Amino acid sequence: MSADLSQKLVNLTKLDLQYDACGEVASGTTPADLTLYGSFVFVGLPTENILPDGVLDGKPRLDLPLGEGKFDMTMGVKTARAMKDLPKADWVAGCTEAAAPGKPPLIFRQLLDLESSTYTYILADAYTRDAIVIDPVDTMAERDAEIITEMGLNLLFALNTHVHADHVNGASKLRALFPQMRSVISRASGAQADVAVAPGDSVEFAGRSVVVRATPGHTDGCCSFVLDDRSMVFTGDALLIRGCGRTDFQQGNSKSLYESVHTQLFTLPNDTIVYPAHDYKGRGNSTIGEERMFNPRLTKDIEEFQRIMAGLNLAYPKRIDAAVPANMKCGLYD
Ligand SMILES: N[C@@H](CCC(=O)N[C@@H](CSS)C(=O)NCC(=O)O)C(=O)O
Repeated sequence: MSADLSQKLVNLTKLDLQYDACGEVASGTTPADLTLYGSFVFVGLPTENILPDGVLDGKPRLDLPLGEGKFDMTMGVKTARAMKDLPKADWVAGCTEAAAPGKPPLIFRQLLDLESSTYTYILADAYTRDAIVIDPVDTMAERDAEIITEMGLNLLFALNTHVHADHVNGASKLRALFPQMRSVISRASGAQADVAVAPGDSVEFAGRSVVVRATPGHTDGCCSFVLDDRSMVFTGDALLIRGCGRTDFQQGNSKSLYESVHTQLFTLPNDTIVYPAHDYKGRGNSTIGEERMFNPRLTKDIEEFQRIMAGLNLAYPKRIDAAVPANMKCGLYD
């Protein structure tokens, strides 16, 4: 496939942009195989916009923020089959997040396991394709692997925010498919993994990284991962959307959870996006500012919080007896 449709526009002032895509596509390719993508860099503006997926023969309207400055565009066409063959330097496929100043753009995906309401996250350096996965689920490993392969990602690490009680983590299954991948969990968890991390450690994937913060309380080994530019935090079960992880097993401690959230998470910028390990009401993300304002548990004082947590009366997770022992061997069990 020849799909180099790159073009550059500089000093663009009219943002109601239309374009015609053209190029050669391998025979047998159907329109459903094709996705239009592109990246938009405003020189002099603190933003980058990425085209949403579109169709090849469409003329998508781009609603971009107006402003002064140069506008630099690259654009292309990919097929699921041929993406890996495209020259990486010329295109940025799959990006949904702005590049932090001085950092490569980020590929970011939030994936849901409907059975356990668990969110799994894939993050990658869009230029090198080096990638990490956060909180993979064993039963969803094939789905994750398909996305990783299609996107041409090089999976380096499977990070776990903690020893989960409701599902077995996907590290072993993913490692079988991506032998270079290494499992990661906090040293404080006491679990076995390829890499044990401590607060302040960074897990790097080419030009991007996440930094470990200790957020015990739901379990004593819980940690959160803060993206290098602090635009995102992966909070595991410490901070959920308008809630938090339960504290009634696995060395759970409500005082410790309250302190973790207030000292390690609520001190992040208000616009840091919160990506939890679960949501049971279909909400995908929140922000630190929202949770500081609206979280019905964590906005209370510590005594009230402890009373709330002691009175939750939740049923035990159905898979806890199998999940905890398996997750104590994070990625290392058969
Ligand atoms: N019904 C689920 C378990 C639901 C549950 O207990 N969720 C945990 C996180 S997974 S251990 C939790 O902390 N919930 C807090 C809350 O307020 O809901 C199952 O059977 O697996």
